This record gives sequence, C-alpha cells and structure tokens, in this order.
Amino acid sequence: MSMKTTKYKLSDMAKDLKVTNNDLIECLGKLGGEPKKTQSVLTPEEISYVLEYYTQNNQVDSFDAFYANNVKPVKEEKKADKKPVKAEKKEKKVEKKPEPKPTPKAEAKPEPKPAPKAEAKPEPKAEPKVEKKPEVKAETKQPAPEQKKKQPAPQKPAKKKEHGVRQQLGGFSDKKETSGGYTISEDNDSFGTQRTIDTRGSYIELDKYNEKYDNLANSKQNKSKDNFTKKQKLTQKSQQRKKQQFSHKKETESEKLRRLELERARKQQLKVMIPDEIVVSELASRLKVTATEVIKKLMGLGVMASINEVVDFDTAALVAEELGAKVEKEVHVTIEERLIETDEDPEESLQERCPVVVVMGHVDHGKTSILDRIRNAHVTDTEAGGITQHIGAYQVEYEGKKITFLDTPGHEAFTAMRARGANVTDIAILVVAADDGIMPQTIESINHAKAAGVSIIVAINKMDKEGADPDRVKQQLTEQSLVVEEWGGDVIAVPVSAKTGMGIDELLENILLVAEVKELKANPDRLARGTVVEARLDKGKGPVATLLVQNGTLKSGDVIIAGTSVGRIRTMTNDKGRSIKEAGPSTPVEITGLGEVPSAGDVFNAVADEKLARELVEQRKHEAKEELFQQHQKVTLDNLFSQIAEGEMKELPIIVKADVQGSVEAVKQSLEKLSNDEVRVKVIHGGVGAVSESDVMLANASNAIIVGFNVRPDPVAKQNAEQSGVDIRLYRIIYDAIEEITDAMKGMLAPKYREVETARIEVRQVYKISNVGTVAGSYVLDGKVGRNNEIRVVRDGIVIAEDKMSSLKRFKDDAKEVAAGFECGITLEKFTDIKEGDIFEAFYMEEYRD
Ligand SMILES: Nc1nc2c(ncn2[C@@H]2O[C@H](COP(=O)(O)OP(=O)(O)OP(=O)(O)O)[C@@H](O)[C@H]2O)c(=O)[nH]1
Repeated sequence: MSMKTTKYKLSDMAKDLKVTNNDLIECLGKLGGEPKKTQSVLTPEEISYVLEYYTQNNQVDSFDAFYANNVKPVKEEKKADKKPVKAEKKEKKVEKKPEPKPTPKAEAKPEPKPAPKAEAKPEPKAEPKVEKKPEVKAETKQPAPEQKKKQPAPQKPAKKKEHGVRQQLGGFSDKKETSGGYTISEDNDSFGTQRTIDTRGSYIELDKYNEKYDNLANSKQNKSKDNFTKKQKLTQKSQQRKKQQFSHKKETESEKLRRLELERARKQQLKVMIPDEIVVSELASRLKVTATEVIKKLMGLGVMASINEVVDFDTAALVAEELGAKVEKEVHVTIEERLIETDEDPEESLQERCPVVVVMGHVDHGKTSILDRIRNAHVTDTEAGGITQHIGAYQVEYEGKKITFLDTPGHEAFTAMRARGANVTDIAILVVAADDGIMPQTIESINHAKAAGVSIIVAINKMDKEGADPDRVKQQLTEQSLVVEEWGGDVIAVPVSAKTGMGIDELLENILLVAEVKELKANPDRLARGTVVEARLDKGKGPVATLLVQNGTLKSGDVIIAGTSVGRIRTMTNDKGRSIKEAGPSTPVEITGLGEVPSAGDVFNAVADEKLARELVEQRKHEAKEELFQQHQKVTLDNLFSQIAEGEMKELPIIVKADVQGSVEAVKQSLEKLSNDEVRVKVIHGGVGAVSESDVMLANASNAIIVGFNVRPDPVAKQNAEQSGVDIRLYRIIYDAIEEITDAMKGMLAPKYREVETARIEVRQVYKISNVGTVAGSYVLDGKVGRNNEIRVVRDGIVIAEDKMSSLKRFKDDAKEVAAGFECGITLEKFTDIKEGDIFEAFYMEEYRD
C-alpha cells in the first residue's frame, strides 16, 4: 500500500495536455502568483485550474451531434487508445487526455480532484446513463439544478456525484489517469464503457468520496428539486461557457466547502472489522490511513512490524482505536467449519461403545506377545472363515463385550497420533516384565499415558519365568506414582504370562471393568469421525487406510476427508477381512477409495458435500505447502549460519528414514521433543525406505544428520555421504537414538559463562593526571587482581559501574597482577568518577558447561 506522491511538473502537464509550456505558463499566469517555470511543480489547485481552463476551452459544441455521428468511431478510438494510453502512462504522454492526471497528490487527497470531477459531468453522458445506469442518473440529476443556478462552479459537485473520481473534459471521450500510487482507468459513460478504479496503491475509497460529494451537493443544493433533462444541461453548459470568466472564483469557494465537508467526514468515526490476524498493509487500508501511520502506531506500542507482517487482533485493535476507529471483530466461517459438524452430541443420543486399548512398555517386555495371545485366543474362532487381518487394529470379544486393540504397540506411535490431535485410546496396558522390572521406556510410557489422560492397567508379564518378582514391579510402580490396588492405590496390576496364557482373561476382565467405570459413549447416528490408524498404497487397490471410527457411523459410499486426502469409500472391510456396510464407534475398518494415502494419525471426517471437501483438501494442501516452504527456508545453510551468528536459537536438522511410516512419526516425535531453549531439533524430512541419494543431498544442503531406523543406506547414498561428510546414524532402538542425539546436542549447546571473582581492592587515593586520566591509588584487600580482569565499582554497597581496566601499575611499571597486601594504581577504560573509599571487585568471566 505504498503511496507515492509523484510531483507533477508544469512541463509534464503541458505534454499531457499537448500544449506548449508557454501556453501553460500563460494560463497559470491568470491565476496570479509567481510566474511559473517549466520545471515548477504544480499544486493541486493549479492543476485544477488548468484542467478547468482547458476543459472549457475545448468543449464540443454539440455533444448530441457529436455523439450521434461518432458513437462507433469514438468507441473504437477509445478502445484503440486504451492500451497505448496505459503504456504511455509512465512516459507521461497522453494523446488525448487533456485532463491531466490530477497528480498523485490530487488523488491521494481527494480535495484536489474535485475540480476535474466537476468538469467531468458533461451532458453527453446523461443519455447513456439514463439507459444503462439508472442509479447514476438519479444522482446526476440533483447536482444539475445547482449547476444551472450557480453556473461555472457547480459542475464540479455534480460530477463528483456521479463517480467520485471522475474527470472529464469536453471533447475528450476517453481518458486514463495515472497518479502516484494508483491508476484510474476511466471510460466515459456516454460512450457505453465502464470505469474501473484500482485503489490498491492508495487509501482512497471511492464510495466514501462519492458519499461526501453527495452530502456536499445536498447541503448546497437542497433547494433544487427537479431532475434536469439533457437539454437543460446543454443549456446550462452554454451558460457556463459564457460565464467562464467567473468560474474560477466560484470554484475555489465550492472547493473550500468540499474540503470542509471532507474533513468533517473524515473525522467521523470509522468502523473497522478486524480478523484474528491481519497484515499491516491490510489494516492500514481498512483504517484508511497509510501503512506508515500504522507502523508508527505499532512502534508506539512496542511492536516492530513491517508492512507485510501480520499482527494479531488485540494489537490491531489497539492501533485502530488509537487512530480513532471503532473496532469490530471479524469472524470468518471457514470451509472446515461449514463442512465438518462439531456440535456436541446431545446426552440422549449417546450410546455405549467399546474401549480402545493400546499396549505400551519397554522393549522385549512382551507387548507383541500379549497382543498375539489375546488375538489368537479370542478372535475369529466364532466367525466362520475369519482370517486375522493385520490392519493395525482389531477387535476381540470377551464375555459378550467387545474390546478394540490398536496393533501398534509402543508409546511412540501412540504419541505420534496424539500429537496430531487424535486422542484415540481409552486404556493403556502397561506391560512390565516381572523379571526385568521398570525400565526407561516403561517410565516414558507411563508419562505418555498420563499426559494423554488415559487409564493405565499394568500387565506384569513373564510370570512364568523363574526370576519373576511382581512385588518388585509394584514397588517400582509406586515410585512412578502408580500405586496398585492391593497396596491402597487405584491402579490395577494383573500378573500375566503371554507364554502360558496365564492371567490374560483376568486382564480382559479388568479392561472391561475400567471401560465400564469410564462410561464410554458415542453417538452412532451422525456422520463418522475418527482417526487414520495406518495407511499404505496398494498396487491393485490404490490407497488403503485403516480407520478407527470414534464417533458416528461410517457407511460404505460415504465421502470422507482425511488430512489432505479425500474420496468416496469404495470398499470397507473389518479386521477379519469381511466386507461390511457400516461401522459404528470404536470399530476399526480398512477402506479404499481415497485419492491419496493419508498419514497415520490424521483425523478423518465423513462429510455431506464432496465438492466442498475437495475444496478443503486443496486449502489444506496449500497450507501444508506453505509450511513446508517455511521449513525449508529455515534449514538452508545460509540462514542457519546467520541464526547462529546472531545468537539466535540453533537448529539441529535431522532427516529420519525408517522401515514403516509409524516409526518415522514415532522417531520424529521423540527427537523433536529433545529440543531445549538453545537447540531446536527439527526433523526436516521423514520417509519410509532406505537412506537414498536424495536424502544425503538434502542433508548436505541443510547441514542435517540422517537417522535411520531399521534401514540401511543404499550404496550410492553411503558413498555420497562419505564424500560430503554427511553423518548417517543407524539405530534399532529409539532409546539409543535419543541418547546419542542428546549427546550431540550437548556438544552444540552455547557455552555458559559465570563470573569468577579474583580480588577485592580498596581505593585509597584518587589522582587526576593529564593525558592519563583518573588513577585510583588502591590497595588489594584480598585475592589477586590480574591485568585482564574487569572491575566492578562498588560504593557503599551499591554497584556504581562495571568497566574494563585500562592499566594496572605497581609504582610506575605495568603489572600483570597484584596480590593481596600490595598497593597498585588502576585506571579504568570509561569510568572516571572514582572516589576514595570505593571498592573495586576484580573478576573475569569463565565459560562452563552443566
Ligand atoms: N517366558 C516368557 N517369555 C515371554 C513372555 N512374553 C514374551 N516373552 C518373550 O519375550 C520376548 C519379547 O517379546 P515381544 O512380545 O516381542 O516383546 P515386545 O515388547 O513386543 O518387544 P518389541 O516389539 O521389540 O518392543 C520374546 O522372545 C517373547 O517370546 C512371557 O510371558 N514369558
């Protein structure tokens, strides 16, 4: 929204008007004042005057005749002119337009324009308007009477009424004006063309001015009641011409009036709508002020924002209020809000649903074994032909009730999903091997489960083993604030053995018990909503996704939107591989029909409007792209270095490659969590498969390290990595990765400094020596002061200054250090107001690490 005010010189105007400089100087001479020169910059008033002058001297005698004979030619001419005119704008060559652009200034501030506008009104337009733009016509008529009475001057208001910023000169049918920050491309109504005004470069709002002109006209001309016909206008015009000599004076008066009116209107409180976030330029535009003004106000509030930066509602509202505007909050209804119902389910619509359970715990404590044991013991037997499908989740039935298990053991996947906003699970089974006890990942699992607010049931596994010591496990659990029931707490701990099957039924019983207490409910009678548990691309079927319905009922044929993928469900199968038509809450299903492979953890919604859903997906993709772009901007070597140079937060970019998507997400989450105040761990790329050449290239460009999980680099990648010095770290256990990265981060941490005091010195005498400055004759009370020490001047217990030493002397010789009990002379670099009795604390800064 930059508003440039271009100076409009006399020579430019002469060129535009196609008259000689001298003609123009002469014309302006009539206005009085100092004689003008070719390079003189014209004021808006002068421009107005010249415009008026030439307008009136170039009028077409009969517009009717002219119009009748020339409609077509004029149109063509106009069209033909249009482009050239644009092109010429910059060069300030105007072929036909006598009506000089009222200069940037003139436009930026409405006042100057009135004059040109006033002229614009020529009668010829009246007819076309009547036909094409009735409302314009109506407006036009009012001013006309005034024109008649007041003659020369009145034309202006009348014209303004019509278009606000129109200028028209008799005899010139087509014009374009350029001015400072914006362009007015204007066509004459009378020739059936339209006028468009591009106000991007200025703060002018045409309606506002039109309104003002209307008001002005009304106030001045409320005596006039009738509409005037074309002929009347023509009469008027001829009268105008006769009275031309008086026009200038009257115009000035009317201009004044207009100005007053404008000023009054401007002072009226402006109402602005401000959204949650607004770009400074947009805010300025809405406030009808320049961006500079807004920026200044922002600075006043301590907010340094450039024209393209975004400020929040509160800040914007403050600025707006300071600028005298009345603020209203702009509420946007997003496509998402329109498309996806988020209404609460009424109590009566809720029905019981089965619990969704996840299994967590330390490596090798038996998570998979327990899941397998449960599945094998309780799935499928009853369902003919049921073949267990590994779709990422499955349901078992125990004592007539269903339980849904997520088949992705480990807290990483669970947390990755949660991080995407999917609170999928109700109950976490914490598996602890009875012989091993609580291990680091057990603790992490506990914390993850707690953070997610899910209920924990402890399965003390491997009870069949000899070294099994469930009491020790219970004891260790207590240390993690999990007190088992038999010890007075509320945590259920079930001793089990995945190997023998011992305690598995009891575990299931307890799951149902906890679920009952939790009163898990959902509304099956609405469009489904849930989470993508797993997704993959199948060669034959296309994108295949396992969805867990969390609310509502998913139906075959439903249109669903999941992250940035959308589609209509083509096939839907349950965890036993059977085709089903409907899936209610807590049911895992595998579906096909999506256009793209969604990500695990994406929330999905069944929606009613497919078109809108596709629109939403486009929008999400766009947002994702922008995010990605910003990410890439952050990880270029250039800005990484500049960040470090500026002492800003350092980044440790990492590329994660893993065998399955779930692990990528899990590793990503775990690593990014390692970020602290000084070093930010940022996974700039994650993907499934071997570490490839392109991964190494990206790492090389971004100064990133590559973390591989259960994958190997391909030979080319390995070779390239060696050549370019890219670090590839391969792990089999997340825990190891975290440990190593943590170490790496320690190496990156910015050094910390602390002060080490070396001596206390008393100032006993102060000498002022020319060319040397103020010398403190001192005595070292304790410690040892070194030449490179810094000095803190303390007077009566108050720190007066901190400064560097410029000299340390023993008698007349420079000293490296002076020990306690000795006298010395000290001068400081800047601080000279030393007084007897001051205490100098000598110290130096030491770098250290935690
Ligand atoms: N004796 C005994 N061994 C068990 C029991 N449960 C699991 N195991 C063994 O423990 C080892 C690890 O079991 P998994 O089920 O793979 O453990 P996990 O927690 O899923 O391991 P990760 O997937 O690597 O995290 C396997 O060799 C199992 O046979 C049990 O109840 N008793």
